Amino acid sequence: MFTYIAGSGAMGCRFGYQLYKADQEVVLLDMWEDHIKAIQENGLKIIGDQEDCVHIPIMRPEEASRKADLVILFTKAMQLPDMLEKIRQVIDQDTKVLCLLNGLGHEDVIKKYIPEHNILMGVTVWTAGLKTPGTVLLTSTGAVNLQSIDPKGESEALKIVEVLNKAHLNVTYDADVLPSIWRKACVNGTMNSTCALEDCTIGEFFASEAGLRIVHSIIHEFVMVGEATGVKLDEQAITDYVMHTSVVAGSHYPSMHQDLIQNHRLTEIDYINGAVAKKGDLLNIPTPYCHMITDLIHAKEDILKIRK
Ligand SMILES: NC(=O)C1=CN([C@@H]2O[C@H](COP(=O)(O)OP(=O)(O)OC[C@H]3O[C@@H](n4cnc5c(N)ncnc54)[C@H](OP(=O)(O)O)[C@@H]3O)[C@@H](O)[C@H]2O)C=CC1
Ligand SMILES: CC(C)(CO)C(=O)C(=O)O
Repeated sequence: MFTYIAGSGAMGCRFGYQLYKADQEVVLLDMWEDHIKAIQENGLKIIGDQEDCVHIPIMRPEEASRKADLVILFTKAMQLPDMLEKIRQVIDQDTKVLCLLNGLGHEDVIKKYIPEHNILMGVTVWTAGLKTPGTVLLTSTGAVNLQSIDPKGESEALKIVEVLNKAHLNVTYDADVLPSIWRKACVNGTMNSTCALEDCTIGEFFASEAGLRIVHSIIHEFVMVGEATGVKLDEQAITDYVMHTSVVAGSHYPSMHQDLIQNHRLTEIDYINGAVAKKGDLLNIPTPYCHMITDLIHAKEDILKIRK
């Protein structure tokens, strides 16, 4: 199965690396020149649980010409439309497109480019970190849940699950993946923006009583809005999951802290708390916490002069 990884930052490199090691034909696509050059000249360096260096092909998306059997999308959410535009030439009527980005609402973007029976939506708890151009930190293990958004695509999706599992990606076909996507969005929605705004680790934020009140209010807003859109969500179970994650990842600065505070890069806020605020408005469900948090993150992006 010939696969492109569309967006080869930290996570794209992880999935590309694991597929490459499982003897799959895989090409990384990215637009960051220094990263492309580093991998083309010195190979993709893996550090962390194991050390390795592989000469995996990487190019800019507009340079790709071979038709893909599978495209795995791993851009940041705001880069998704641009990436889908740039890879039009490698997609034909049989190309499957798997989206594993964090956040909500990506299927609405992807449907503008890809027929529904070829779209797979999923969620992953694998992690990765880009240390320098061409070097990615891989620690610990993870899993993926995915589903074809059109039941007609299920048998083809099961073949993809099989291939990804040859690369030890721990993939499960999920007959109803949306609750898992929303649950992960709740994790990101309670930790990423808050820790970026407070400039603290997850453990520090969750140790604060006031912080916890904010966490519970955000979860409640996500659950109200998710349920109103037809997604089955159990507020207590999600709260337990978020609390458990806050302990496991307690010493971490979430990726939004890394993007905004450490690297002055744009955030995915519009696809996490911002997406819930927007859906809430359309459904007449009040989401004051999600609105406030989204505005505060955007204000910080303005203050740092990184928002156009
Ligand atoms: N990292 C993680 O552990 C996890 C991430 N996710 C999700 O996966 C998706 C991809 O995330 P992730 O792989 O972490 O994203 P990264 O930030 O590592 O990479 C995303 C893109 O950002 C650009 N980029 C990254 N760093 C730099 C830099 N220093 N300078 C210039 N450009 C840079 C590159 O895009 P370009 O080609 O435009 O230059 C790259 O393809 C997101 O939706 C994220 O929320 C999901 C689970 C875990
Ligand atoms: C660490 C964690 C779980 C916090 O939301 C994460 O997914 C991130 O940093 O983006």
